[in-house]
Amino acid sequence: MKHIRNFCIIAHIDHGKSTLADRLLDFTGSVTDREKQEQLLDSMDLERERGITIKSHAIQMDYEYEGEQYVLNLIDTPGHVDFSYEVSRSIAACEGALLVVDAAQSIQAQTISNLYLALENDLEIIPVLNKVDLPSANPEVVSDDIVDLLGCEHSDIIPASAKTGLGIEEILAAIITRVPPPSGKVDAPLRALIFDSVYNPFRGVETYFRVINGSIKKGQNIKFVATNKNYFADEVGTLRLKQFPRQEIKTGDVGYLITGIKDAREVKVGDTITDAKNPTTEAVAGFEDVKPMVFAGIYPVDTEDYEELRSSMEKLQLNDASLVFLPESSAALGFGFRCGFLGMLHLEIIQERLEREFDMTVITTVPNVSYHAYTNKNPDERILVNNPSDLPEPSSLNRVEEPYIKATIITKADYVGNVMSLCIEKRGEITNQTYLTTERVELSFDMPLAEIVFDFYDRLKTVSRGYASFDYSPIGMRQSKLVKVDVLLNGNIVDALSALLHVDNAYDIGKKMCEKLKELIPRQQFDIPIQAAIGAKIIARETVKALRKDVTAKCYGGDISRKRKLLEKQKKGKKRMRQVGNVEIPQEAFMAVLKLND
Ligand SMILES: Nc1nc2c(ncn2[C@@H]2O[C@H](COP(=O)(O)OP(=O)(O)OP(=O)(O)O)[C@@H](O)[C@H]2O)c(=O)[nH]1
Repeated sequence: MKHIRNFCIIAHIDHGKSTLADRLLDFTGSVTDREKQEQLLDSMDLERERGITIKSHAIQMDYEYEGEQYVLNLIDTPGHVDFSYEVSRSIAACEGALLVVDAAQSIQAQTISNLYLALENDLEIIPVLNKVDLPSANPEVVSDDIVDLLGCEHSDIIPASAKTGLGIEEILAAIITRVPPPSGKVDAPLRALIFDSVYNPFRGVETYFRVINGSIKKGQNIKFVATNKNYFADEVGTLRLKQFPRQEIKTGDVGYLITGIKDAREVKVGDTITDAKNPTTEAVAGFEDVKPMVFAGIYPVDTEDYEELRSSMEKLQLNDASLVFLPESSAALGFGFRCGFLGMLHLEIIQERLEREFDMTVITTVPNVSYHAYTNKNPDERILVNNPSDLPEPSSLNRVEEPYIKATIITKADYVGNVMSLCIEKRGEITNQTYLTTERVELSFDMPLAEIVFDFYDRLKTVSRGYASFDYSPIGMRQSKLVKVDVLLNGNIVDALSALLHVDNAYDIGKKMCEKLKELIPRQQFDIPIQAAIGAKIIARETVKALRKDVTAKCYGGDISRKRKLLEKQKKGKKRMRQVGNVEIPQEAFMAVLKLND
């Protein structure tokens, strides 16, 4: 144990976490040339393309320091707020953290929120000033910012460049000398924290764990505490670039476990592994069932593909336990699923994976957050509203609650006014304003989550000219005034376009939705009225004008078989259109409410 160090890297997006990890692996000889690839740790294609570490992994390095051999376990943390619970569990598996700060960008919102998580877990923090090679780097000023934030000495900060390799040796030395070795009871019953899991289609779910007390052996009968299920440890081992099976993983160390579990939902991040016969009395603190934050309907473009979509979703769920779904039906879209996601990025990822891995073309409806509704009849009985159609009739509605978040925004002093107006427009209440330096300000707001789901990120970027970073964490439910806004096309309600909105926004958004739909819906041979309504009350109207006759005339004529061929050809291009009544609606229309300001 004396020679083990468990650490993670925390940083704001793009400050160089993955590049630094690669450099550490290089320097310790943990990768051969053949295995060298950019951003080794990001193994999913999607991750690589987006440049975001979505799933956390762990990797072990050997390193000799002052004549002694050390084992360094680097636990990777996801870089996006949608996955913040996973970040917190990865951090809980470590004793130390490299806090990477970009020498040109300085401290950003995610730097701070991750730092708080690390401090809550009593991690030793090693500040690293990265990208000092950049001409735009401002090492003195950024070092002052770090000293102010951490209350450390200037000499504690390691100047580095993950690009040139500067400072890498110092970082490794700091990990060994400054991060404490793990402490744990070797003789106590097994107690290990699950900080991640990865689905492997051939071997089942691989569970990544950190042993806190005792040890885990190949062939051992083990139990997962939260799910209360027993398993047989088919294989345990350490994680290098490949897996190395071992007989035993001991106190303080990190490893993987294979039990033949085929469903990702059985392995819960944050759960405790213990011995089945001699269980620990204490589970690792901090276990939470992750709850989806954003809901949307997913429908097949072709109604016949419903069963195929179901089986694709089931397969996706096997390797992404945070995806939840229930069947639902819509008059406009037919049969589909109401799905729960961790956030908007997660939604996009699922949609993309359905298309790439399962070759499905899907329509996604306007996302909403999860509300709590109470009726006059049963004012104490909570009704979960994950779908606009679940909202009880206004006359029977007692009250509605919506999820709130604490938003942290760091921006330049010049943009404070703009950022504040935006947040207030988004129903935010300012709770704190701190000048980190004379130039940089940290603002905190309590805000409804629903306001973030729509165009918040983009607006924030615009009003701050890109000089604002943003992070959030949930703070519970608060009472709200919610209405259901319906959209009528040609006089018919299109249920898949309904949205749950705060009453103060309803008129404005209803109007913008009509305007946007007018742009998106192709002209047809007749006028198409587009209306927004709250109950029976029309709050906005636009019209898609009919095409002139002579233009359409050309589309017709010719014999039937030729026409059918033409239709087949067009089908591909038309795939994302939906016929509702006699109106054709393109896929973008169903998401239009998200892009009202484009
Ligand atoms: N000049 C310079 N560029 C660097 C350095 N470190 C990283 N970069 C570049 O900065 C960009 C972001 O680096 P990443 O390592 O992907 O950042 P990250 O923090 O892992 O980003 P996420 O995975 O998105 O959170 C990449 O284009 C890197 O090549 C450095 O020390 N100097």
